[in-house]
Amino acid sequence: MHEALRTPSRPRRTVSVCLPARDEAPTITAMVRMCVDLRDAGVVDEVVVVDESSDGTASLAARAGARVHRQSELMPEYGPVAGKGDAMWRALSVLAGDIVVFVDADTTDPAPRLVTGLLAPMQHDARVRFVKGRYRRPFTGAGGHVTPHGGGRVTELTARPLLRRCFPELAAIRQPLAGEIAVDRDLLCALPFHLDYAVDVGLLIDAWRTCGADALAQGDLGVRRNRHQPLDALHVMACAVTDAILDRAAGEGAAAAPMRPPMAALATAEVAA
Ligand SMILES: O=c1ccn([C@@H]2O[C@H](COP(=O)(O)OP(=O)(O)O[C@H]3O[C@H](CO)[C@@H](O)[C@H](O)[C@H]3O)[C@@H](O)[C@H]2O)c(=O)[nH]1
Ligand SMILES: O=C(O)[C@H](O)COP(=O)(O)O
Repeated sequence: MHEALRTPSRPRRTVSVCLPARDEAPTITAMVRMCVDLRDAGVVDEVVVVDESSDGTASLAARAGARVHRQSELMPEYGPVAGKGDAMWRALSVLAGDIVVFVDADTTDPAPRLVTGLLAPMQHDARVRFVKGRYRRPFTGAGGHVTPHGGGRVTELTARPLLRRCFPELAAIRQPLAGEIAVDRDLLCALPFHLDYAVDVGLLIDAWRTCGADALAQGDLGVRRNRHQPLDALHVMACAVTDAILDRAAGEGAAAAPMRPPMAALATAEVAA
């Protein structure tokens, strides 16, 4: 455990790092090694990959030192895994840390800052319970041409304009769709999860509504390069993000899209049964 995660007023807080992965063989080894080095240095306590791949990602991750779970084998009673958000939700059932860090598995040049930059705001301010990664996103186009600030098309053209309009208090969040987050486990278990790519903006708005602005922070992760999805896939993502934001703007927490309930509600239901 990193010394800075201890404060005189707070007991030791453990950290789980979790990478949801679907066919990330080209990048998973370097990503896991970076996280495992942090584990060996005592900065984090466990490195877990939740995987649903057919390209050998799972065995590469295990070889690099991660504990690997197959997404579809986590909470199988909920049926087939419906997307990234569903995988994150099911992952909570096997993550032990007091703080849960999610990072995407497709970053092409992983640096420790990807994780330490998320933990830093919690170290500096005990009120912080939800940290969003903030970074510059280059866009690598056809032929390898790089536009230094060109990445994040759904972020810039859908998520940020809608947040600015519907939730102006969140307009300053630079990367509202970032998959890189560090969150108090208790908070994460109290929030519902979208099943798909809407999960990240949904958690952001719900964390802010639950805890207020003082509990939110952005962690400076530098530059992040990743694989780009084609426009038709981003159309689907943009629709999911639009629905998640507008559903919340329309009614007090009302969400039309299917969501997993707060993990903590399951525990309560089991006790009641
Ligand atoms: O069904 C899925 C889809 C993705 N992933 C993994 O989730 C991570 C992020 O997915 P990716 O397809 O790389 O997302 P992007 O296209 O880069 O989308 C960005 O924007 C999304 C919308 O907010 C976020 O959910 C993502 O984390 C963020 O990286 C990667 O490790 C994927 O392998 C899964 O495990 N299951
Ligand atoms: O976050 C986003 O906006 C999407 O993941 C798209 O990112 P890209 O434009 O860098 O591919």
